[in-house]
Amino acid sequence: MKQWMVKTRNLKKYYKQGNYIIKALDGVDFQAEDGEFVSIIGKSGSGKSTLLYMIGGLDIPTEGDVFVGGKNLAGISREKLAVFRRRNVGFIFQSYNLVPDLNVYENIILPIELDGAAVDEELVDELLDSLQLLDKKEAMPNTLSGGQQQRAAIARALAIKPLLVLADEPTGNLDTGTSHDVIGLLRTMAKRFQQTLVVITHDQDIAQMADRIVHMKDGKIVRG
Ligand SMILES: Nc1ncnc2c1ncn2[C@@H]1O[C@H](COP(=O)(O)OP(=O)(O)OP(=O)(O)O)[C@@H](O)[C@H]1O
Repeated sequence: MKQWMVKTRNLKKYYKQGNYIIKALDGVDFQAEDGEFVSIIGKSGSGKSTLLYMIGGLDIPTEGDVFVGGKNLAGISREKLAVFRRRNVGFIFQSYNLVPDLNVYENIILPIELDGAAVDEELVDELLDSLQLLDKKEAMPNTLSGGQQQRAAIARALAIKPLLVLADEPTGNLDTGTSHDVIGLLRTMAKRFQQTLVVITHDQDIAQMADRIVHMKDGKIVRG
């Protein structure tokens, strides 16, 4: 039997809003294999970000299970979840979230240092080189283009050697050409390091770059 890198079982996330309940996720069975690139598409409010947050251990489900690398995240404490996340999950968001007072290199090693782990300088240089940022190693974020900032955010996410790379609208602020380059790089890196890559996008062309497309609607997976 195949070992699923990520698997959710009957995953539910409900929010109480006044007198009624918002079913952000309403019984989701999602899975992604080791090294697989899956894109998630669906209308605004369909539950895409909520699913990504649950898979990445950023939030706790109302009901159901989330297995990542065989570990059930639903059963562990918030503290343990934070450690699991820091060590195993690389997040990339639409807003690059680089620390403005730190240069590219310092931004990249920040999560590693926060974890008290040793920096793999060779890997950092390899990432910078692959992401065409070697000459920007000492640059401050505000001197970089949007594409360069997003590539720096990708390097930061990958420098922790995550099992899982999760990206929420990573190209939302980029032009079409840059978007394709960024996703292409993300895909190449994920294949090289055997990482499972899950990308939320509104862009059909970006979605098509994945091995598989998952469609969400009203808190459910309707296709894929
Ligand atoms: N913290 C929260 N409190 C209350 N409702 C929430 C919360 N987070 C999400 N929701 C609701 O859950 C539903 C799913 O939201 P989610 O952000 O997952 O959708 P999405 O598909 O990612 O949307 P978008 O494409 O606009 O980012 C929406 O109706 C949203 O308003």
